[in-house]
Amino acid sequence: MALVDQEQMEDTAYRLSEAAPGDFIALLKPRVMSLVVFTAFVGLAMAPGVTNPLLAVISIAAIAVGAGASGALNMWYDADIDAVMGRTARRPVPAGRVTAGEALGFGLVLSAFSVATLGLMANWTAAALLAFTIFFYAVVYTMWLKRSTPQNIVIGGAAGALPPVVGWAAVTGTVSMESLVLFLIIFLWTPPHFWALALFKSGDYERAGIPMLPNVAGHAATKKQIFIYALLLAVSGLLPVVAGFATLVYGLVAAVLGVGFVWYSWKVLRMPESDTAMKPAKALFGYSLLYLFVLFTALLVDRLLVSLGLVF
Ligand code: HEM
Ligand SMILES: CC(C)=CCC/C(C)=C/CC/C(C)=C/COP(=O)(O)OP(=O)(O)O
Repeated sequence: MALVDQEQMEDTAYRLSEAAPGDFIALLKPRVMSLVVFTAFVGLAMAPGVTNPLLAVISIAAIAVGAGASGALNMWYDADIDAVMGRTARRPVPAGRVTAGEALGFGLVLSAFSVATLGLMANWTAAALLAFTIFFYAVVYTMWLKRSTPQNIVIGGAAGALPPVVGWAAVTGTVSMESLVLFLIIFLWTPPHFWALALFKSGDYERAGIPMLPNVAGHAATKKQIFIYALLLAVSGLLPVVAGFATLVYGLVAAVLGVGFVWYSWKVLRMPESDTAMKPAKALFGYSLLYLFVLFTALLVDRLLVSLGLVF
């Protein structure tokens, strides 16, 4: 909390605010978490065995609430740095519409509720994985790594990669090679996804004193790292075929998407330092979102085609 007016934070922390319901929804980071929840759903849908549809809905709802809860805990802890970044200054806590105490309480209650629901309704392996994911994002990434190392999002990205593992475990009660392949894809996807944004928002992070790679190692080094991760990601996108849980139909889509990712990253690598508009970095950030959504949709469609006997 070093960068905010400490007195003002203490003053607002424990009184009740006049927040609108929409402010509490905003604490859940709904747009980001929608893709997180979608990847969890794909993990659940790819798992072997017939799932009771009601149990599937409850499991996904519990994961969604847990993901949102971790967003609220992140916004509670990060209120000081969010206040000084243009992109985040209007969030409920730094804008003063929700108190820090309310955000913390909301995040903790929803975390406990989501983990307990998943444990009681599905199984305790999945619940433990959900608890670990929330802990990793809220404590390991937000409280520790984010402010201390430029590798923050590489290591912290493990949290964002876990939801399909949780979804799979909700059905099977186990962690499998297949769900770890899905983990690996998102793990390798996260650095280029985030560093593309960090390139064109590096001023924000500089002001907030956060050691993101572009501020610490410079733009040239970040662009190289993005390109390396893009190559690794393009290859890892093919692993579901190699591991035998997707067909060549998925493989074709993954190959095209992977070439696209490398192409967009190449454009970023070739972007001159003098390019202040940074259109290639903005394009790569947008493409990263499309990539993950379409890749995971392709896995679902591929599985559907196999179950209909249309593809072998
Ligand atoms: C440590 C890992 C990650 C970091 C540091 C990160 C960072 C960010 C940031 C800073 C934004 C801009 C957010 C905003 O201002 O609204 C963003 C957007 C987004 N991220 Fe990530 N992200 C990470 C992982 C993920 C994961 C795992 C997913 C989903 C699987 C994801 C999905 C999204 C989506 C959908 C958006 C766009 C939200 C919008 O429409 O505004 N991110 N990410
Ligand atoms: C099931 C479950 C618990 C899922 C959690 C998944 C997870 C860790 C997603 C991380 C996504 C995210 C918004 C990172 C933002 O980084 P940031 O917090 O540094 O971004 P900001 O500057 O926008 O706050």
